[in-house]
Amino acid sequence: MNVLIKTRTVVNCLYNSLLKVNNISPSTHRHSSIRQLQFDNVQQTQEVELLTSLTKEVIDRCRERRWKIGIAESCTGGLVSGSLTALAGSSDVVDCGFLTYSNDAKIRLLGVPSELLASVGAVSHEVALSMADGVLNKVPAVHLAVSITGIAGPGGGSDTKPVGLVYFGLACRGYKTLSSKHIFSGDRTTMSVDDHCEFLLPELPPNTKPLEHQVAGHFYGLSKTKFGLLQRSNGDVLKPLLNPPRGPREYRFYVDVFQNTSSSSYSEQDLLNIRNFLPKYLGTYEFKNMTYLILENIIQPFELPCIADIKIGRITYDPEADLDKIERQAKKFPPAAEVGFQLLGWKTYRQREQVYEYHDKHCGRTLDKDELIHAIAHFYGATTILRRDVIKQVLNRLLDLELIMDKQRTLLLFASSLLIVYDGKQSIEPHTDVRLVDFAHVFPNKKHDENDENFLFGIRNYINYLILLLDENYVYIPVTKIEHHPKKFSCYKQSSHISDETLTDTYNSHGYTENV
Ligand SMILES: O=P(O)(O)O[C@@H]1[C@@H](OP(=O)(O)O)[C@H](OP(=O)(O)O)[C@H](O)[C@H](OP(=O)(O)O)[C@H]1OP(=O)(O)O
Ligand SMILES: Nc1ncnc2c1ncn2[C@@H]1O[C@H](COP(=O)(O)OP(=O)(O)O)[C@@H](O)[C@H]1O
Repeated sequence: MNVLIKTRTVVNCLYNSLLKVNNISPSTHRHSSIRQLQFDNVQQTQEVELLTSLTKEVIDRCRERRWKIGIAESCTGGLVSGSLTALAGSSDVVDCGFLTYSNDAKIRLLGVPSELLASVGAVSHEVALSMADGVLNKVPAVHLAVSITGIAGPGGGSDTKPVGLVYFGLACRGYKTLSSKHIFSGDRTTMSVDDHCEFLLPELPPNTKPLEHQVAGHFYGLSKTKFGLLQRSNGDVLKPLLNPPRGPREYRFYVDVFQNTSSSSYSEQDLLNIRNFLPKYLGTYEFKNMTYLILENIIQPFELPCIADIKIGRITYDPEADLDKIERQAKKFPPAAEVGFQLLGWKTYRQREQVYEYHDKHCGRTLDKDELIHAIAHFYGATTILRRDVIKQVLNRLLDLELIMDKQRTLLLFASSLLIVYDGKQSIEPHTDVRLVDFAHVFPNKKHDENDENFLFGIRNYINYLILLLDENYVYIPVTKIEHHPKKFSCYKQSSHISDETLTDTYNSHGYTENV
């Protein structure tokens, strides 16, 4: 097995993980060359150059964050540590390397459970995870740990674990530990790397980065497809089109609303009325076989944006959903049948401590009906001071939207969200915005004499909650599930693209707090 390629892959994993946890855009030029080379058969010299450039990138990124790296190696026998330390000046970043070639060394030095080794074997996802976690457990100074365990050959392979099979582990404090499987094959000069690597990210279009302040939906690098919302340097949002029929449906809807096409299935007046509630549609953009919608960034005018994504509707699947989808959606948040909405994510600014606090859909879905009102109050600042001035403005806008939706007869909005934004900065006049987003499940209403009862039920209920909050007698009761697990970020540096899985994990086990 070509050790150089193995080493590069480890370093590449480290590099991608840094982008993931730091919301850092890679330098596009270098990134594209990395991508290009990644699955090609390349010459050793190119490999060395690539390895050097990746290594430098990793070291530089960690240095920026003042992070220390720890490495746990098995089959590479110290090569990864070697390539990282070969770089002049890496000593302030590389903390330690464990060469744990034998099972016994993995147990002794990294605390890998012997039962685990006995049950799944040293070359496995589980052991890679345990090795990476072991580094963090053993060395408090280390922030980011990578592990590698594999079958180097020429002997030692089997049908289920062939020569060339390698697992990588990647552990970062406060985040879920990930593992990745690679099968390396070929001879020393002709190598192929299978692309089953969780850490590889789609190439970012020039001058873009993952969307700042995103609170729900597909996060870049972390959704199933790894594609997610981005922002351009001028702030415009790029939303990747989901697979058909969803993506094209959403695209069609934006075009109908903003270009008022006569062929539309919806009434022209209905589209015109709702237009004011959508982010402006600014066209499409193509990059590397992906089409993006270009949308107005509605967060941009805010200094300290506090954002909530509220999915509206008792039913969040469309008329074409199959039974599986219906079942999955219905199970996610059973109270939705009663309240008609769900909190998919909210980010709020805590005046006193001057930090952001973020809660995701997993948190939203743990709430019961009685807790919901306090969770909503939490978004409007209840932990410090309930922003009734903000609530009043939001309420007025929601009432306008409700009126439009009550009058219209041609639209059915399934699984769309209200995006509510206000400025966490204390000012004399509250600054707010309310929009609708996510139109992957918009359908024409075949019954022209009916409105969208499913949507109206949800928005009216949310409105009712806001009215309750305006009542002087309302008293905020902290919800343990929310208060005990805050994810806090200092004002401007929210790491906004953390995976659903990662968030669940941090939420459940760590109560992650980061002040970068
Ligand atoms: O559970 P699933 O499989 O229905 O996944 C949902 C997605 O459905 P899909 O897999 O594309 O059919 C679903 O996509 P759609 O909205 O149905 O296009 C959402 O992304 C949903 O996330 P959330 O409930 O909006 O936070 C996704 O839910 P999560 O699994 O992320 O909770
Ligand atoms: N136009 C926009 N401006 C600013 N943020 C946006 C905009 N559209 C979406 N977002 C952010 O992205 C998240 C997901 O958006 P959504 O359209 O629902 O994407 P998805 O289809 O991936 O679920 C929202 O919760 C919000 O945080």
